[in-house]
Amino acid sequence: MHDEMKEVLISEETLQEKIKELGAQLSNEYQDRFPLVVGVLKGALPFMADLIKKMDIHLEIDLMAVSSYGASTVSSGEVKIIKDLDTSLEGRDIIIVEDIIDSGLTLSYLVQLFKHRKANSVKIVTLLDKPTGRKVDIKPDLTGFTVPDAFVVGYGLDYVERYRNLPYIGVLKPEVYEK
Ligand SMILES: O=P(O)(O)OC[C@H]1O[C@H](OP(=O)(O)OP(=O)(O)O)[C@H](O)[C@@H]1O
Ligand code: HPA
Repeated sequence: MHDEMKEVLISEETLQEKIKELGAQLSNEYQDRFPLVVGVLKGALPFMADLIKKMDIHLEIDLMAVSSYGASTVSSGEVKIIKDLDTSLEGRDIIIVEDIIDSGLTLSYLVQLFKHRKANSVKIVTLLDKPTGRKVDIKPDLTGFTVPDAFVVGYGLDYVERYRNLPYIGVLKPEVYEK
């Protein structure tokens, strides 16, 4: 797996340091508010698992699965709900946890949906932001790292379902896409 990587963009150690900072920031901000932390599957799974362990407050978690990429590296533009939340959002303070904002289509869809479901507040926390990919105007409230205009994999992010289990973020060698 590691020999298929052109470069490591963000090491495991750097990721973990940043997640500790983000967790501390969120703990401060949401003290006594019992937020609902919503992970967007599948990509956000490793980030969410590590982030909530760095949040030293009472919180609730729920998971939603959506997909807009299918087997491609280009967004289809259509967001499909594969698994919905189990929790009512009415009056809740929501923290959406994402692995990456690229075109912004997934998150703009979710923010609208959660407001429609009468959430009290909706905050976006993303591990990675790729501003060059943006198709809709949406900005995260908290970002781990800004990444360049390249297709990145690892730590939740996949290429055709592979590489999600890498502990770092990297860029694949071009020949991997030609297989
Ligand atoms: O800003 P966007 O262009 O919408 O891209 C971001 C979304 O794309 C990826 O999910 P994907 O649809 O590939 O599903 P996955 O998390 O199961 O891999 C990623 O996990 C984000 O949810
Ligand atoms: O760069 C990316 N890598 C993996 N999945 C993604 N989904 C949106 N952008 C990306």
